[in-house]
Amino acid sequence: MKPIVRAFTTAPSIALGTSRRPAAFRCIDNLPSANYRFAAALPQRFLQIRHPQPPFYIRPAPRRTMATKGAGDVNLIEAAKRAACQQAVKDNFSPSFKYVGIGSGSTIAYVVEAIAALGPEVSAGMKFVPTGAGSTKLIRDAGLTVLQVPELLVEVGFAGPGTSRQHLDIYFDGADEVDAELNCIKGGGACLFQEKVVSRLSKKFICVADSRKKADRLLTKWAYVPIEVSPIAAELVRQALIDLGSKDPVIRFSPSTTTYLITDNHNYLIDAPFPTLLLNSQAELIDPAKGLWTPDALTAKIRGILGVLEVGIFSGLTGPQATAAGPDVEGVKPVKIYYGKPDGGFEIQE
Ligand SMILES: O=C[C@H](O)[C@H](O)[C@H](O)COP(=O)(O)O
Repeated sequence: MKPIVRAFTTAPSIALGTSRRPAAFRCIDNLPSANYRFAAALPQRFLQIRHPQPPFYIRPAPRRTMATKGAGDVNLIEAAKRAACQQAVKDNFSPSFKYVGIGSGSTIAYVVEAIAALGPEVSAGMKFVPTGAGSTKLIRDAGLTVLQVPELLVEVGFAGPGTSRQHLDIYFDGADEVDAELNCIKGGGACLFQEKVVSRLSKKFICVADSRKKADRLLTKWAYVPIEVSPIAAELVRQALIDLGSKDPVIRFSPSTTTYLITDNHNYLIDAPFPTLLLNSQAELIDPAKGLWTPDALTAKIRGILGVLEVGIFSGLTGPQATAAGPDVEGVKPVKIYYGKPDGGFEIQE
């Protein structure tokens, strides 16, 4: 055990000037003794806490690998996302719906925009179930009615064992990466647990994304699996992930608050890199010693670690498949993906 504050005086120095700061710092033990400006910005609890080796890691999440180049690219990507979302709403939204799930991120904003554009004559009687603070604001700002999950569950009640839990007519959301069998990675924007709850409560999940998110297998372009964990067990989970073969999992850092990112559910996130995953249809190739996991197998394994609330892999059954299998069966995988393409068009994968 050693006090973390001592680490500020003993470790090799790295640059933490404003220019390099976002990408540079890795581990609190690597902070140079001179960097008291940064140390002073840390909450007292981090400076006083005693911690066994290895120390807490405190650095930004691995970078997304899909950076855009310039304003022109950004405009094209946004136009493509809007086109995909408009088509997704056109194909899948019905005035008969009562409850609609709205996910998180930048792409979903275009779904809300397209629904709001249908006018109050279509949406006034509906309730929109958000997946976090951001989507709550999005729904509200669009003039639509918000219904949080706990209130939804009170409103629909519980009709007893064996009855359906899929109360939402549909759920729209984005993704960070999608494989050839529609399994997704989500949570890059720090929302995943509420998203999984809402997906679980929905009859079907329609995913919207731009075409950079499309991959043959998960963890091809996207670097890590986001995992929501209890803060008290975060280091324990991190060590278990290393045991499982994750290379350098990190507790996600929030540059704006200069401490760990806190989710909407008051937890931490761990971003855990793993080798590119198999498809679920390749289960016979699973080999943990070689780092070969299917999305389902890796999710189940990580979920089993004490302190893990949820894993940002949405795989397994779709909503309709879960309906067919019975009320206790989870179905969180999308039934369809609408990808916006760089030429402004869209592509559907199902
Ligand atoms: O945590 C965030 C959610 O899972 C998002 O749906 C996901 O990160 C995609 O976000 P975006 O639409 O901004 O790419």
